Amino acid sequence: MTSVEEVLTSNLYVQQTKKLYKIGEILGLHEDQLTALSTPERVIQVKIQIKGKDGLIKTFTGWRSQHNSALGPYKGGVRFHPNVTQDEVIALSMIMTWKNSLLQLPYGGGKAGVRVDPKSLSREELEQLSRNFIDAIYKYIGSDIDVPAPDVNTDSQIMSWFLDEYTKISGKIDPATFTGKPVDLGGLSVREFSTGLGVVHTAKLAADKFLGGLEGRRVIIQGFGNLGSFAAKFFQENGATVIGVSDSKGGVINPNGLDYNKLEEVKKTTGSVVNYPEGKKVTNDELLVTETDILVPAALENVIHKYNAPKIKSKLIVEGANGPLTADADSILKERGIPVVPDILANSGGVVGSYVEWANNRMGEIINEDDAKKLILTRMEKAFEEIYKKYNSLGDQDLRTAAMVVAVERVIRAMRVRGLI
Ligand SMILES: NC(=O)C1=CN([C@@H]2O[C@H](COP(=O)(O)OP(=O)(O)OC[C@H]3O[C@@H](n4cnc5c(N)ncnc54)[C@H](OP(=O)(O)O)[C@@H]3O)[C@@H](O)[C@H]2O)C=CC1
Ligand SMILES: O=C(O)CCC(=O)C(=O)O
Repeated sequence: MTSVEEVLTSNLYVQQTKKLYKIGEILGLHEDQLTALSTPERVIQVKIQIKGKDGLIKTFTGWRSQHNSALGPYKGGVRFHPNVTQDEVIALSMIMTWKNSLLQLPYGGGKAGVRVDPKSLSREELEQLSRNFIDAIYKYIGSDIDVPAPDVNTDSQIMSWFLDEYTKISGKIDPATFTGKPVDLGGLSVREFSTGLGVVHTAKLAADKFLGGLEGRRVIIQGFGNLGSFAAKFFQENGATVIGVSDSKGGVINPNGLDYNKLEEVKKTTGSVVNYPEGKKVTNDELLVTETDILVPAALENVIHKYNAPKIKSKLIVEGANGPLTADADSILKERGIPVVPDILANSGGVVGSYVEWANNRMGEIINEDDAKKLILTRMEKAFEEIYKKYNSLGDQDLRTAAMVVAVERVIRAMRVRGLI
């Protein structure tokens, strides 16, 4: 196998299990306990069919993985992507278990994926696909069972179709079954940008500890979707200089800085940030190894691995995406003294925003947008402090290890009192 093939086929579930086993060693967990922690409670595979605009039936496969419910109902997003696999969805649901535990949310971990290229569908086809996915999984979800939300290639419009379909089939009016909804359906406008806001907030907390502050720092962001674009906005507003961005078509670098509003305009009008007029066009591989102060992978998993980790020229990495670093990359970056703010903290602004929306729906809409924003940032600051304390007390370990120790211990305590571990 060539190095490129090895990276392309590296499996997120294997990577996440390796990271969990490392925590097992530190906590002195038995093999049986690690199996109990890594095995999903239920994985639902469904066949989704839609009638295409050409009159032909198109068939897709989707999964919802319900990883662990020791701390509460399963919670996590729904991804539409042509490369989604069952293993990937299980791994992403396991990440959600640790993330929700770390942030002390009353949730377990879940995630869904549908293997589809949504860009190849018309709006009508996308609506059919979204509704038919809910038809297939509705028995297994609910505001106190499993609460889906947006992830890659899904947004508030798709949550609206989900909710409408769920209401029709179940006969229940329960908007807290989904989060990331539009404001008109009980959503919070904060949720749309809360993941990006949280990434920049944790980057600031980490930059204060490791770089002497965020202001004036150079930032590179891979991915310019929900997370990447809002992260670019908030970095700029916090006095950092975004010098590189990318999307699936490639990237652009300008050491003098890229303007957020102009990036948005270019993305909207041309379909890709690669067409930003002032700057050097780069591939995604080149972007990741360009010299900068802060690197934010905010697209897909396994992009920093044993082959490019030795070449990274960033002083701090903030994981916007879920699982962007392999276990090998973790070891290499730790050896090189480059701190990595782990996904389960860095991108948790999304799920904390979802939690506020869910709680608001259940309590009768009593939280306003300002309070919601404060709650998200305060909750993340608390988790950051807890991780930093653990990081200092563990000795020679990285921030991910500290975060996972805190998160896994909390899940173990809940499983233990239930007699599950
Ligand atoms: N949305 C949320 O609330 C949360 C998201 N996350 C995680 O953040 C990451 C991004 O999610 P989100 O922003 O929502 O997703 P989006 O679908 O909104 O955006 C994804 C971005 O990644 C780009 N991309 C896709 N493939 C590649 C590639 N091979 N190389 C470079 N860029 C690529 C896309 O490019 P293009 O624009 O060309 O399609 C797009 O800009 C995921 O890992 C997700 O799980 C984590 C927590 C919450
Ligand atoms: O908002 C949510 O419920 C989950 C978002 C998500 O999928 C994630 O944090 O990876």
